[in-house]
Amino acid sequence: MTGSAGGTVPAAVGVRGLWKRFGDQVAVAGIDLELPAGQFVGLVGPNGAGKTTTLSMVTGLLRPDSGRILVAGHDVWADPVAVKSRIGILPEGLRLFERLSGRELLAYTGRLRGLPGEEVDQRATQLLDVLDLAGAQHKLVVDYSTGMRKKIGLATALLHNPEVLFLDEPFEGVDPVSAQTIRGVLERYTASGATVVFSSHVMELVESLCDWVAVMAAGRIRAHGPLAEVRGAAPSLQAAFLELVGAHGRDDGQSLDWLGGGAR
Ligand SMILES: Nc1ncnc2c1ncn2[C@@H]1O[C@H](COP(=O)(O)OP(=O)(O)OP(=O)(O)O)[C@@H](O)[C@H]1O
Repeated sequence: MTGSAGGTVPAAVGVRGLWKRFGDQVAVAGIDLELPAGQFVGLVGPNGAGKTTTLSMVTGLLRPDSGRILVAGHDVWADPVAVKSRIGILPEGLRLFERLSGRELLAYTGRLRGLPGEEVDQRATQLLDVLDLAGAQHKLVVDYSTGMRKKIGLATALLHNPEVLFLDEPFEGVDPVSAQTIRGVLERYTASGATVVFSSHVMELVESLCDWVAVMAAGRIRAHGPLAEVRGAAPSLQAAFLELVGAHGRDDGQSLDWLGGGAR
């Protein structure tokens, strides 16, 4: 791996020949990919494309069948401790310690990350404030709403100031005001040279947030590069995406002639 994406920007993530099968099902079919550092990178694709499987392997949660992965210059499977200290993860279906309060969860995460107690307290207070969770900081996580869970999950992922942040559907269940706040936090974070890699189905969101996108379908990368390049001449990323994943001309419900219309 050269450590560069597009030749100019150093790579935050480099993947070579990555494969994962579940029985007969090929989830990830030998992908090569370099994600540029300091950018907002979107990983998009239809249901079952292999996004979550790819992100799980890249973040050291799922062992690949074959392939090599470098994150922030370190091999994920040969040097997992070096990688884990440099990344933050907000996974899909996030599991949290439900019987801790938001504040306790951050304190616990900070200590696990080896941060001094005072630093953890200070960072936790700031994150809780910015993410509008200060009022709920002493409430148990089990009593948090979906959006609040996303926000406290994001706070735990950011607490140690990682070089690369991986987010699986970070805006799901988050109200527009909180989404704007999260956006601001992430934009500030990437402006300082850090990298955000996030997967989403919401093309408008990807189009408005991302500098760089990779489009995945059926376990392969169909297109990757700066947003404008991937969008090409298409009127929107959504249109380019439908073209790339071969969704044009598909039956979009016309065959369901019994549905609606009052004929019951
Ligand atoms: N643990 C597993 N066991 C068996 N098959 C799996 C497993 N995890 C994923 N798969 C299969 O691998 C393929 C890719 O799944 P994956 O969850 O990575 O897709 P995705 O792009 O994240 O989809 P979505 O957008 O719906 O979340 C799918 O066909 C899925 O059924």
